[in-house]
Amino acid sequence: MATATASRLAVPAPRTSPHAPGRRRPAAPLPSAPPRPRALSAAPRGRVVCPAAPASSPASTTDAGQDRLQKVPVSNIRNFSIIAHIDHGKSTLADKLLELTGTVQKREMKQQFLDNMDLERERGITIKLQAARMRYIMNDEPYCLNLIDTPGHVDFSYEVSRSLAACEGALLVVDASQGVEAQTLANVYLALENDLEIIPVLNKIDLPGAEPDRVAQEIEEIIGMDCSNAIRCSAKEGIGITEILDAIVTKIPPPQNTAKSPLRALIFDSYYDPYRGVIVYFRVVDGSIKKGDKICFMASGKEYVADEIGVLSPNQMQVSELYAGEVGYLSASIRSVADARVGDTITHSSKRAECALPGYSQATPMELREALEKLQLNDAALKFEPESSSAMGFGFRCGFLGLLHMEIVQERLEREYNLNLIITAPSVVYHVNLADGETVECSNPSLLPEPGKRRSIEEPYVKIDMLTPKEYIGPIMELGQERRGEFKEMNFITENRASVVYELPLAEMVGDFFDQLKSRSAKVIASEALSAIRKDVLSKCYGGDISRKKKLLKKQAEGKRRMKAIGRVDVPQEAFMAVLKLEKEVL
Ligand SMILES: Nc1nc2c(ncn2[C@@H]2O[C@H](COP(=O)(O)OP(=O)(O)OP(=O)(O)O)[C@@H](O)[C@H]2O)c(=O)[nH]1
Repeated sequence: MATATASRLAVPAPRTSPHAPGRRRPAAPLPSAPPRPRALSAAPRGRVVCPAAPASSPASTTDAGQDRLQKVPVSNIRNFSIIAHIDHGKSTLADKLLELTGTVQKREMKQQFLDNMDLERERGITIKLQAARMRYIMNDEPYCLNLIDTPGHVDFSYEVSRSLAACEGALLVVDASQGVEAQTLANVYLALENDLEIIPVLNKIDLPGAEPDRVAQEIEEIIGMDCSNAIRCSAKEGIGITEILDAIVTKIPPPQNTAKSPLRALIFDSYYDPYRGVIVYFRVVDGSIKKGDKICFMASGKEYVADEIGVLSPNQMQVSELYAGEVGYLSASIRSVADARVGDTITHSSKRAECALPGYSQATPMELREALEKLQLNDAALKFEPESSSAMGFGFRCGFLGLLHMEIVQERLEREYNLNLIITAPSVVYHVNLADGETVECSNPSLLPEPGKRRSIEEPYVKIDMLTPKEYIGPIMELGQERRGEFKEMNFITENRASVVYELPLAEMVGDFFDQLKSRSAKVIASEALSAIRKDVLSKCYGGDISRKKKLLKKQAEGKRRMKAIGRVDVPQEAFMAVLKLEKEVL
């Protein structure tokens, strides 16, 4: 990465938003700092919004026996997401909402229904967003609540933004024993960009260390949102769940009733089913769609017949028609994910909408090195192109949203497609401005044009805002300096918590930056050293002569030496990953 140091420019370098790592911005003067959350206080959220009730939409089910599929007027539909920092309890709350509305019976409830990928359950984090339709009765009125679950980790903010664009409101879940964290803020920004009604929820009040009053005050101070009526809940114990459902009905506005307009439906997710092709999750924004309709994806221009449409309850249930405001899925024997990309608009082939819905912001992932073609099938954020290297042979250069995204993709490929992969160190793409005025992209020092031919090199920069308790300010600033960072500003948000803003090269972040950040500010609660596993060659010796034991051990040592000399050494993937997470001392 020799180019990295030589590449700060006369022309201001492209900058990258902290919440969308890797997004390269045009070489323009430094954008002004993102609006401080306090600015929100001018537009208080959490008010009761009840626009005049639009006319009802017609029936839309082939399975009238299912209560929750019964039609409701569009004024009784609520589309919402749950946004939170990782581990603050989104999935647990989502499960409780499903349980309390009878959407999923308690006995069917696997722990955390919405986190239904094995990998998600093992790691305890949400990776792919899911949608679920619930029926809720309030004051004898039936309501249809569509929940779109969102992932919480920093690497998945792209998916969060896609799901938020399909909603009118969001529950902002904050752990009452922790308070506002970095990802809480990032997600709030995304929700505000999408103009959502935000309902603050203080979770985990059952914990002895919960301080809901302090956290409510913190949200008011940091985000500028009125928290006097913030709902206090325990998703685990089921406390405050009815209040949340009531607030969803009273505070989140219903969708516009535009069922008579030409069809426009926004794709917010998709996945590849080996039997049915690409399954598309969408929100009908205008018009209606029914089974058998000839549809067109406006960006790709591809046409298909919708041979199945339905709702997610949370399992797929077929319906005959979906109307403006509703959320559902369709399958149309689509073989390529590229034909129906997330962010695209679905319309009717015969009666096209005039213009597509504003697309979702496309995150440009950071560059990494190698992976395989199938990766992209149900992960639209993943980019790849074929590449060959003299050391590793043929492979693919891939773009990921971050290290966690990379690990998840790798594990999914290994488990779901039975592949064996090696992933090499991440890198970023540099812009090389040539003397003849041309600009070329360069991601490998060996491909750098000769010094005489190049005028300047630009490298992507990120602006990061780190929220930290005050005792860690020193170590965090030290890390910023070590990573070629430029200190920008520091603000005390509360007496004990500060926001430290740095600008630093993306190349310094793609490796182990988050690990380093965590290790400088996290306490080790418990640790244990495990000795290496070896075959116990002494197991058959019952007492007896020590020389016999020595002989056996010597034989074992010789065997190992011989294995090293002639054996095939498998370098596990973890070794490659460990190299990416180098300790400071090693560097
Ligand atoms: N004591 C207590 N624990 C809770 C509560 N809600 C969630 N938890 C626990 O907090 C942990 C994280 O909860 P999740 O629901 O997986 O968090 P999440 O926000 O969905 O996390 P990601 O899916 O990774 O974004 C789990 O161990 C839950 O059991 C609560 O109200 N009280």
